[in-house]
Amino acid sequence: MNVCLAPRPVIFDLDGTLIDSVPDIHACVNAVLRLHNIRPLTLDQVRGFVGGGVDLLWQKISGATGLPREAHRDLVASFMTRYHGATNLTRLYPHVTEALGVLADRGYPLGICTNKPLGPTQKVLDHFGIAQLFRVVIGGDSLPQRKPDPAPLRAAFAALGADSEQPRGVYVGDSEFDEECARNTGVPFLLFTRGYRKTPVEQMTHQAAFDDFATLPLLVEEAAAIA
Ligand SMILES: O=C(O)COP(=O)(O)O
Ligand SMILES: [Mg+2]
Repeated sequence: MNVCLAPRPVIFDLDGTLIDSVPDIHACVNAVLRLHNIRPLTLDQVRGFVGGGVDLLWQKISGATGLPREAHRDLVASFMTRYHGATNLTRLYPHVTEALGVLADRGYPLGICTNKPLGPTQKVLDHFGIAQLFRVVIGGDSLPQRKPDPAPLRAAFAALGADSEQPRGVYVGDSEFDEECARNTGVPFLLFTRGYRKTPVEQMTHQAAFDDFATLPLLVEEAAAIA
């Protein structure tokens, strides 16, 4: 009997995985700090704070700059008005569009699970003309939980028809948050090494690591075979 299995879902992280967005995040952060007469942060500092969503970003910024805890809500609100359409300095990593196209053509259901809020996520996907490739997009404010909690990733898999408790498929991301989330969800993790991780690649758990999206379709095929 010839059994033909449908390709399993492939879910992607966004910041530091499909897009290099830190230059825009950095510019928005410094615009807010300027209003409070705080010295600008460097690109490296801001890159080191990205990964856990906007709330954690501003907790880390406040810790580094001494901004008072009471200012948190206003800082986040002021940041979000700037962040919403901030795409000018953001770039897709090389070969991302081609790799997504290949996977979509091969029938893999594609999704996004990011800690970036949904508004800026949808804006940037539209900006790069790739929004229509994803059948589900879960943002950092879509659920009460955020990565590394498995709930958002489970929700993304469930929306693509996978079992929500024991999904089969692959997660592709760049950070420790993604690594832990994949582990908590029980799916293989493909690590993009040019993103915002702080831990050496060899100290992270992954099914495979890659630095060029041209190699991703083959890695997905291999990982999906065991997922
Ligand atoms: O916005 C963040 O802090 C991280 O976003 P990501 O989950 O797409 O890496
Ligand atoms: Mg990321």
